[in-house]
Amino acid sequence: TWSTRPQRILRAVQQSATRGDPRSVVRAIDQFCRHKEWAMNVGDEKGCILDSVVSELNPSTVLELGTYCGYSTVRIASLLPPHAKLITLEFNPDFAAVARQVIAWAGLQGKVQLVEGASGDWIPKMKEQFGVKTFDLVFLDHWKDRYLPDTKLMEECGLLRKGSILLADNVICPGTPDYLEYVRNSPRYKSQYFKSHLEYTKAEDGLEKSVFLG
Ligand SMILES: CCCNc1ncnc2c1ncn2[C@@H]1O[C@H](/C=C/CNC(=O)c2cc(-c3ccc(F)cc3)cc(O)c2O)[C@@H](O)[C@H]1O
Ligand SMILES: [Mg+2]
Repeated sequence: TWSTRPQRILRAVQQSATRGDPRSVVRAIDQFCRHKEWAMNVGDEKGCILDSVVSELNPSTVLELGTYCGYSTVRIASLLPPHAKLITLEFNPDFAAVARQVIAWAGLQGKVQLVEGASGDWIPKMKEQFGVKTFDLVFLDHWKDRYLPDTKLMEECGLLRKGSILLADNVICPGTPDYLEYVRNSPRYKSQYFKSHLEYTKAEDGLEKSVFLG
C-alpha cells in the first residue's frame, strides 16, 4: 500500500472527525485503531487515566516525549487551561508531519508546540529556547529504553520542581524495567502504578505516576 499507517490514521481523522472538536479526533483514531489497524497510541482506556491526571493537576507547562500521531497530545491539550503550554518532542519527520495535521484538525495548534528533534538534544535547551522554568507534568511515551536517561537528564537540567509529575506509558508492555526500578526505589520520587490494558487489547499494561519530591 502506498501510504503509511500514520497517514491512514490522519485520513481517518479528516474523514470522520469534526474540525475543532478534539473529542471527535480522539474517537476517530480509537475507532480506526480498534477496528482497522492497531497503532501505538495510548488509547482510550489508559487515555482516561491520563485525562484524570491532567484534569486533577491543571498543569501550566507540560512536556510530552514521543508525539507519534498526536493522539495523546490532543487528549492532553484539550484539557489544559487557557494560557497553559504543551511542548511535544518527535524526532521522526514523517510522524511529526502527521501529528501537526492531527493537532491542527483538533484546533489545538495554539496550545501545542511540536518540536521536531530528539529528546536528548532538546531537553537541555528547553529553558533557553522556550523560556520554560520547570514542567508541571511530563508524559513519557517514546522509546522505552530512553525513559530513564531522559528523566535523569531532566533532573540535571533543573526542569523538575517539588511536585512535578512524571506519567509514563507502557511500564508493563513493552515494559520499562530500569525506569520503573528507579522511580519506585529513589527517595526523590513517590510512585504509583495505574493498572490498565495495552491499547486496543486485553493484554495488561499500565501507567506509572511519579511525583518528584525535590
Ligand atoms: C533518540 C531517541 C529518544 N528520543 C526521542 N525523541 C523524540 N521522539 C522520539 C524519541 N524516541 C522515540 N521517539 C518517537 O516516539 C515514538 C516512539 C514510541 C515508542 N513506543 C512504543 O514502542 C510502544 C510500543 C507498544 C507496543 C506494545 C506491544 C506490542 F506488541 C507492540 C508495541 C505500545 C506503546 O504504547 C508504545 O508507546 C515515535 O513517534 C518515535 O519517533
Ligand atoms: Mg505508549
